[in-house]
This record gives sequence, structure tokens and C-alpha cells, in this order.
Amino acid sequence: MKLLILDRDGVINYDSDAYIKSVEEWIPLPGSIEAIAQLSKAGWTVAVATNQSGIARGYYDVATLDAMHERLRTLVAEQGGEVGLIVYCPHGPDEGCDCRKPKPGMLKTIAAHYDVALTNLWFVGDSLGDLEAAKAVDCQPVLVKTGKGEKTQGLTLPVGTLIFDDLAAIAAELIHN
Ligand SMILES: O=P(O)(O)OC[C@@H](O)[C@H]1O[C@@H](OP(=O)(O)O)[C@@H](O)[C@@H](O)[C@@H]1O
Ligand SMILES: [Mg+2]
Ligand SMILES: [Zn+2]
Repeated sequence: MKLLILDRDGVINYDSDAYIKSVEEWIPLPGSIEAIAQLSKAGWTVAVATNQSGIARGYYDVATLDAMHERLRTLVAEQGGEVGLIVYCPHGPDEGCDCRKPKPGMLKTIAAHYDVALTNLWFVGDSLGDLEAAKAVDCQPVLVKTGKGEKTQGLTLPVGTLIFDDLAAIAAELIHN
């Protein structure tokens, strides 16, 4: 199956150093909803793996996070597509969980859910931790320049990292090649 895994903040929607704390603050990046819908209509399953330490920090609750994801699903459905499994890590950086990126726990969860191998599966992110999580399980790390991506590009990236301007460019690449 054609499975693509996306980071959320900075890839699908605008990110903020103050966290995305409400549905009102959750604003899609230009072309991201259309890109997910086009991929979905082209036979791709689009899943999401997102760190949400704002839960552990008390900035917002699970109901609010679910409302953001319902918004994402609604917007993509309005374009004729659908969003697959959304997995999030609600933990803080000091809790030692297995799911917080750069650990690959969420990627493993998604691959197991769809019963597909992780090897060379594209994982698209804007932060170094996203790329490291991908590399840890032999996924293909893909950096977008949206969100924190421009800054991340200046760091030492995992060998073989692919770089695209945004999610729309990734959709064009995957659909037309
Ligand atoms: O990019 P994804 O994984 O979808 O989500 C990132 C968010 O959970 C937040 O992650 C935080 O990092 P810390 O969790 O505080 O280290 C900060 O980078 C925030 O700016 C950001 O909004
Ligand atoms: Mg991100
Ligand atoms: Zn976690």
C-alpha cells in the first residue's frame, strides 16, 4: 500500500513557539489540505505522527487536540480526500516515553496498524527530531522548508534526507512520479 506519514505542526499547519493551543490557532499551511486530499484521491494513505507535549504541559487538553484533528479531517473531506491514522505523543520531554520523537514509537505504531514495513516509508517533518525518528527505523527522512524546516535545514541532517519546499511539492512528486 502507498502510505505516507506526516508530522503535523510546521508541515500540515502553521507552528508556533507558543504551541498550537486551540482549534482557532490551528491554521493549515497554504496548499497542505489540497495536497493531502490529492494524495488520498491518488490512492495514498496519509497518516500523522505528532509530538503534543502541550498536553503534558497543561496548555490544552485531549478534547481540544481531538477537535483540531476533526477540523483537519473535515477540511480534507471537503476536498474529496481522507486522513488516515493520527497518532500523537502527549508526554513531556522528561517522561521517558517511547513515542516522543526523535524516538520512532509513533512510526512503528502506524506501520503496524497498516501492517506495512517501515523500510523506505517516507516520513515528512520540519524538525530534526522528525528526521532522526525516521532514520531510527530505516524510514526515508523528508524535510519540508515550512514551519521550522528552514532552520532545521541548517543543521546536520541524517544521510539521505530529501528536502522539499512544502507538502504540495511532495504531493506533486509522489503523484506524478
Ligand atoms: O511538529 P509536531 O511534532 O507535530 O508538534 C510540535 C509541537 O508539539 C510543539 O513542539 C514543541 O517542542 P517540545 O515538545 O516542547 O520539545 C515546540 O517545538 C512547539 O513550537 C511545537 O508547537
Ligand atoms: Mg513539526
Ligand atoms: Zn510519548
